[in-house]
Amino acid sequence: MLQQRRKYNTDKDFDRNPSGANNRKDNKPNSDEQQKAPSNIPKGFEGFFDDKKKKGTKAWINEAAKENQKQTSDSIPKPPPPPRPDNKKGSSASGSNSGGKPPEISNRLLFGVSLATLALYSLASPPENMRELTWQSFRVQLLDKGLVDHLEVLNRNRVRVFLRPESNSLGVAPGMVFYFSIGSVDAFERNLQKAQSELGIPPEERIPVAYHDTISVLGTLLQFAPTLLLIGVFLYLARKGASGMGGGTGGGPGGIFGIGKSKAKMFNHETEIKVKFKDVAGADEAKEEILEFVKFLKNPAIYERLGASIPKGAILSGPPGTGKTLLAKATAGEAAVPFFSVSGSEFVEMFVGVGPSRVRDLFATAKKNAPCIIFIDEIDAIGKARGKGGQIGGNDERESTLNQLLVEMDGFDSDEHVVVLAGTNRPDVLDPALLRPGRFDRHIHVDRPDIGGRAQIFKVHLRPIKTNENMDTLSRKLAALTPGFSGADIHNVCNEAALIAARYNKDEVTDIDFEKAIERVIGGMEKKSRVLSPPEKKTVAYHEAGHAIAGWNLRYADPLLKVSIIPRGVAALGYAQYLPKDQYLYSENQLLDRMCMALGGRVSEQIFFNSITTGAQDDLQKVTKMAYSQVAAYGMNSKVGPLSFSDSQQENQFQKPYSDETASLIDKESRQLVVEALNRTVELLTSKKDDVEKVAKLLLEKEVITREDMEQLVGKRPFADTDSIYDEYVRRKV
Ligand SMILES: Nc1ncnc2c1ncn2[C@@H]1O[C@H](COP(=O)(O)OP(=O)(O)OP(=O)(O)O)[C@@H](O)[C@H]1O
Ligand SMILES: [Zn+2]
Repeated sequence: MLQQRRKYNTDKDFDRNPSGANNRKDNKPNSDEQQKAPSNIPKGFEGFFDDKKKKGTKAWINEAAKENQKQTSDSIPKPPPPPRPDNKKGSSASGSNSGGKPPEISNRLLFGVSLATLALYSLASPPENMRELTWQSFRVQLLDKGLVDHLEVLNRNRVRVFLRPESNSLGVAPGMVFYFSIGSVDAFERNLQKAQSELGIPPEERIPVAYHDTISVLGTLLQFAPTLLLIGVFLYLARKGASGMGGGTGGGPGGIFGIGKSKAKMFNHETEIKVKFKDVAGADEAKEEILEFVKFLKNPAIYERLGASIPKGAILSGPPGTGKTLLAKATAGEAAVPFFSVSGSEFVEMFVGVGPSRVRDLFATAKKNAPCIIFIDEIDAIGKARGKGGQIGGNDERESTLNQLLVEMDGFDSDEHVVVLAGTNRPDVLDPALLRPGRFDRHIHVDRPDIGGRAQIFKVHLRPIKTNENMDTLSRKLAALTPGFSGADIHNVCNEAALIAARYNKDEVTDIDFEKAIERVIGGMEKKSRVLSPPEKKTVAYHEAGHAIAGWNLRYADPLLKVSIIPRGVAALGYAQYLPKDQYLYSENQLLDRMCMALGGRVSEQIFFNSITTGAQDDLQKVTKMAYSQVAAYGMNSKVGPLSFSDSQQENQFQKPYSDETASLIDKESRQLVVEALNRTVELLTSKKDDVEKVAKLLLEKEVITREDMEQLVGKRPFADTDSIYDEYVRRKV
């Protein structure tokens, strides 16, 4: 979630934004769309347009209508005649009343509306110096170069980029306005956070994002303009007696412009869905749970004969890229039924009423193609709990879309043989109504793969890669090197490795290419340009060496894979890569070892330089958190007792569930715990001072050292028994 999210509800509020790098003059209209005199206003209308704009649009429209009726000839330039209406009799709508017959009111109205619509669209027409970006080009050209001051999300589908003042001197043409479109706010926030983490921007310096819905009169009118236009066209067609419109809610080719039609992509099981369960590696539990749907779709009679009603849907939750979409598709592949895939954000458009009608259309089409599977990705885009927080504007549309979804799910019986699967990263925000029996009553969690799962996923994605290595060994080794990676990350690594190999014109992808690819995915692009001063580099080397030697000599520390002092991103100067065990329970001793390892860097700085730097802040935060959790959450402290106040970790600082006395006891005991860990680490590293020195020197020389280097330098790690995972997956490389 973005930390510095600010909400600006009105145009005015936004102008008050002190950090705004926009060079707007104060009383100019807010957005650039409104600043520029539109170029496609009919000739002679410019003055009219300018004049009226100041009075507010509503007034202006009324006046436009009046003006049109009066036809006086004062200072207002004469509008050109409107397009000739189709029906022959009322032809003299605007100009000469000389025809005798008074013009029909409806015609005048029609003209007024057209005029208003035209003008509104002109208002929205982009200025010339506007540049539309893709996310990728935004990232490469602006974000990565540090040119972005802040962002403004407009109506949840477009983002306007505000650049830092100094960007002009860096080659960006002055006055250039950049935009890019987004699929959903959630996805955008995720990408932005990810990008900033990759760049190493610390949380407190993240780029501020403002959220800005057009709720001004103009905005509302702009929102309604297309609807008005549509209604107009609809009525027009209806009056003309358009006969080819049968076929209901757009199941057939009907439906005006297909706007209310669902955007779902249909994949035909015979030709298009090649994915089967065997392509979804790991995720065995999830596959097992979803197997029930496969059986049902394949042979519903077995269930129906016994009177069982099959669940209608399941929510697949889990972090991004863990294969939720893949799993849903594989379910369709296994059951050999069609697959309809749609993203939650695609339902909601700025047009009122489109969302619900798309939902209706989706289910109608699905029923026609039953048995089949509907997959709604990012269901949180429409399925967020209703009526929470007093947001204004636009939400009604999302709510009615959600309501329609609920209605549809209630409305079909399980004997219609449609299964609805939905994917989300945020199951916690979903409206409880969605999860009720008869709707998405199954909840399948797909987590990041463990080391075995990763090895299997590597095997899948290594299949098309040309390499001479043994597949089994390679996947196991790569799995060991990629703790925390999702399936999508792994796919990315394989592809990136092939790209790297291609760059060097190799005939096959080798070990080194994979390692480079992993590094790239882990740390963002190597920032070669960022050079540390020699004393800084030395400090970083001793700091990292301290971590490494501490970990090497602590039984419960995670096995070390690699230490590096090549700076990554903006913030991390050095890093050590460990192989976390797939472990969920920690004993006190294990936690103590972890604290000591985290303190190793700082202690080493203290021993060798007798001073400490700011570089250890992150380590200290980790240690502090661990200490407080042991005392206040895990009940591991004898004085505080076996109590758990894990809520106290959360934001709500004002309602601590314990007395002030307990609070100070918790503080005291936590501090004591850290001090003990610190003393233990000082003792350990003092006794291993020579080893730290050796490692630091080698680091300064090579910048990156591996576990093998460590073994040569200081001997084998004394706890081979606890390192079994590493041994199993890497050492078996025979
Ligand atoms: N278990 C897996 N086995 C093989 N490949 C996987 C697996 N998980 C993910 N992938 C790869 O990652 C890609 C992206 O996965 P997918 O789109 O299914 O993730 P998702 O969980 O739906 O992500 P999001 O939450 O971002 O929509 C897949 O196309 C596939 O290449
Ligand atoms: Zn450190």
